[in-house]
Amino acid sequence: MELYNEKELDRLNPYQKEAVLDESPACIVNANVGSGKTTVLISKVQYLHHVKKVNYEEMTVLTFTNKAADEIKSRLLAAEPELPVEKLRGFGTFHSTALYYLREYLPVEKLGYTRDFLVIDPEEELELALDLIRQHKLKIKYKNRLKKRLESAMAVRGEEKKVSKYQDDIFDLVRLLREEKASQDKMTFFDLLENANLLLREEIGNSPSPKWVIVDEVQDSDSQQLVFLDRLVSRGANLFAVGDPNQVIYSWRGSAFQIFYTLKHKYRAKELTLPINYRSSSSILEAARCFLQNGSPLTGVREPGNKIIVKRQYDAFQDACYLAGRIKKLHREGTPYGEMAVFYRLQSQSGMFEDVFSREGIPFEVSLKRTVGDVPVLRWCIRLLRFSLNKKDTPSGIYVLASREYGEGISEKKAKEIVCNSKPGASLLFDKMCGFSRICEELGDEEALFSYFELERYLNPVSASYMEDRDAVHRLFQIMFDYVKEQQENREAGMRAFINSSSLYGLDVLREEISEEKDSVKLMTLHASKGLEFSCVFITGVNYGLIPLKTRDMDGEEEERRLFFVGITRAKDRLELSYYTNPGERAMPGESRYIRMIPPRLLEGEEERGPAVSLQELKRQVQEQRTQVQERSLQEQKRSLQEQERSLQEQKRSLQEQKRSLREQEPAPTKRVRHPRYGTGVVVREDETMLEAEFEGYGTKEFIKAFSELEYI
Ligand SMILES: Nc1ncnc2c1ncn2[C@@H]1O[C@H](COP(=O)(O)OP(=O)(O)OP(=O)(O)O)[C@@H](O)[C@H]1O
Repeated sequence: MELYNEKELDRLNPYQKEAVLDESPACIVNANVGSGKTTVLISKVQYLHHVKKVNYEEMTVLTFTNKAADEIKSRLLAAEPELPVEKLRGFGTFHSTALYYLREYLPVEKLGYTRDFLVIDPEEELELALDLIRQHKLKIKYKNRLKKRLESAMAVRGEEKKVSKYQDDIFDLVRLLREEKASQDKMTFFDLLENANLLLREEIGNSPSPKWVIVDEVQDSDSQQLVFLDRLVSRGANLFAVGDPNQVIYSWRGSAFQIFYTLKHKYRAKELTLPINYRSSSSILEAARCFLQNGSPLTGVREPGNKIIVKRQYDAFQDACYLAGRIKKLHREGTPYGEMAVFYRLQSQSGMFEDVFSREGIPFEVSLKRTVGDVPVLRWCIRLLRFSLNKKDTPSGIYVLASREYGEGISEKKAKEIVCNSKPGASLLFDKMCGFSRICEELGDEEALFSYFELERYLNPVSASYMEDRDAVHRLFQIMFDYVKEQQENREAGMRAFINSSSLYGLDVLREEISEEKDSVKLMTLHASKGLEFSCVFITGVNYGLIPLKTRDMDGEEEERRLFFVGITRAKDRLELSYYTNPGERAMPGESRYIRMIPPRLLEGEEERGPAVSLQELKRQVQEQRTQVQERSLQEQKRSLQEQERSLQEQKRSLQEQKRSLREQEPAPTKRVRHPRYGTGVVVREDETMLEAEFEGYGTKEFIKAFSELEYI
C-alpha cells in the first residue's frame, strides 16, 4: 500500500504543500505561529521517504526538545506501525543526535575517549572543576559564578583569545577539565556537540552523511548548533529548516533574530512562508498581532470565539482559588482537564497553584525538567552504576562510598584511598562495583540487580524515606531493564545507553513526563509552553516585574514580548489573563502594559476599561484625574463652608427670633421722656431715628430724634 499519496497532500494548504514538495538544496520556511510547522515537517519526512524513496536512516531530523522529537516519531509510527524504531535514530534533539553520531560513527578515540563514554550533567562537571582547582591550586576569581564562567571560557575559539580578563587561571582550568573528562570517559552536553563538530570537520570520508537535514524551531539554534548543521550540509545534505522569528525566546543562549538571514544567505536558501494560523480563534489572534515584531501578516481561519477574560486578583492565592473554581466549571461544561493549562513566568510561582489544586481535588501535572540528579536516591544509584560500568569514573566511586545518606557512609578520605588505589577487601560495596562487569550479563531481572548490590541494606532502611527510596530505585531499574531489552544490545552497552539518556532526558526517562494523554491540567512556565496547544489557557501574574520581567535592555524587553506572544498563541478557544493588586516584592501592583496593549473590545473583565493607551497617555490621564480630584475637593470645601455659613445665619436668626419673642413676653422696661410742650411721656416705640411717646392729655406723638427737644429722664 502506498502510505503517502495525493490525499495526504490534499489535507495541506497551498503554502504547506509547496514547502513539502520543494526540492531545493536548501529551503527555509519562515512560518507563523500555529501555521502547521509540525504538520509540514512530518509530511516532508513522509513525502521524502515514500515518494522520493529516501530512507529514514538517510535523514537527520533535529528538534529543539525531546518532546518535539518524540511527537514526530510517534506520528510516523502511528502512520506506519511496522516501522522499526531504530530506523529513526537520526531523529532527535541536537544533543541526542550528536551522541548517536559519536557512539556509532565518529572516531572518539582521537579525542582520548572510548566508545563507552558516559554523559554527565553540568553539576557533575562543576564538581570536577572544583576538584581540579583544589588539586592544581588554581587561582580562579568569582567561583560563585564558576558555571557561567566555564561556559563562556569554553566557547572562546582561537588560542590567542584565551586570555582571562580577570587575570586568573580560567583557561588552564578549561584545558585541565577537558583532559580530565577525557581520562574519565565523560562528556557534558556541551562536549557532545563540540566533539561531534570537531570530528565531523575532520572525518569527511566517514559516515554519517545524511541526504537530508530537517530542522524544527531553527530560530532558537545557538552557535554550536549552527556549526553542527553546517558540518552536515557541507557533507552534501539538503537542508530544510522551519522556524518562526516571532518565537525567539532563547537569545541568551546565543540564538539570534538574524538566523533566518544568515541561513538564507549562507546556503542561498529558498525562502517560503506559512502564513495561516489554524489554531486560535480570531479574537486571540488579533490580540497576538499586537505583540508581533517582524511585521509578517498573521492570518487566521477561525471564528471570533470568546472574548479574552481579564481578572484582577488580590494575590496569587486568590487567583489560584478563583482558577480552581473556574477550571471545575469549565470541566463540568465539557472541557477536559487536559485541554486546560496555567502558565506563569517563573517556576517558583507554581507552588501556590499546586497547593490549591491538590486541596481542591483538581488533577494536575507540573511541567518541570527535573534530572535524575534531583532525586537524591536516584542520583546515588546512577553514580553507583556509573562507577560499576566505568572504573575510570573515580569521582562517582568516591561519591557512592562517602555518601552520608546511602551506602557504607565511610569518610571521604578513606573513600578516596579505596577508590584511587583500587583496594580490594576494604569495602564490600566497592568490591561489588568492581566485580559488576563479570556478573552483569547473568543478572536475570531488576530484582537480581537490587539484591546483587544488597540495596535493602545500603538504602538506609532506618530512614523515614526508605520505602519511597526503595520504590524509586525499583522503578528506575525496571525501566532500565526494559530499555536494555528494547535496545537489543548487550547488557552493559544497554545500561550505558540508558544512563546517557537519563542525563539527556532528565526524569522523563522514568516516564513521569507531562503526557498529553493524561487528563490533567498542565502547569508550566511560559518558556515550557512553546510548541504546545490547549483549548483554554490561563496566564497568571500579568504584572510588571513578572510579565514582563524587569529587563536590563531593549533586547531583553523584546524577548519578554515574544515570550508573551508564545504564551497567548497556545490558546485555541479561551484565553484568560490575571494580574494582582498585591503581587509581592518582585512585581508592581496592577495590570502590566501587556494587558493595555490588547484592544479593549477583545477583552472582558469585571470592570469597565478605558481605551487602550500609550504610557504617555496613561500618565496624562492620571494627572488629569488628580487635577479633577483636587478641583472637586476644593468645590466640596467651598460648598461646605457656605453650608456652615448658612447654618450660622440660621442660628443667628433663630436667636434673634427667640430674643424678640422673649422681649415680647417680658414687660418692656418703661423709658420716660420730657418734652417742653407736652410734659412727661412714656416711650412706646423707638428705633435709631424715630421715637414715639405717649403724653397724658396729648396722646401719642412721633418725633424725629435728631430734631426733637426730647430729653430722656
Ligand atoms: N492545513 C491544515 N488544515 C487544518 N488544520 C491544520 C492544517 N495545518 C495545521 N493544522 C492544525 O493547526 C494547529 C497548529 O499546527 P501545528 O501544531 O503543526 O503548528 P505549529 O506551526 O507547529 O505551531 P507553533 O508555532 O505553535 O509551534 C494544529 O491543531 C494542526 O492540527
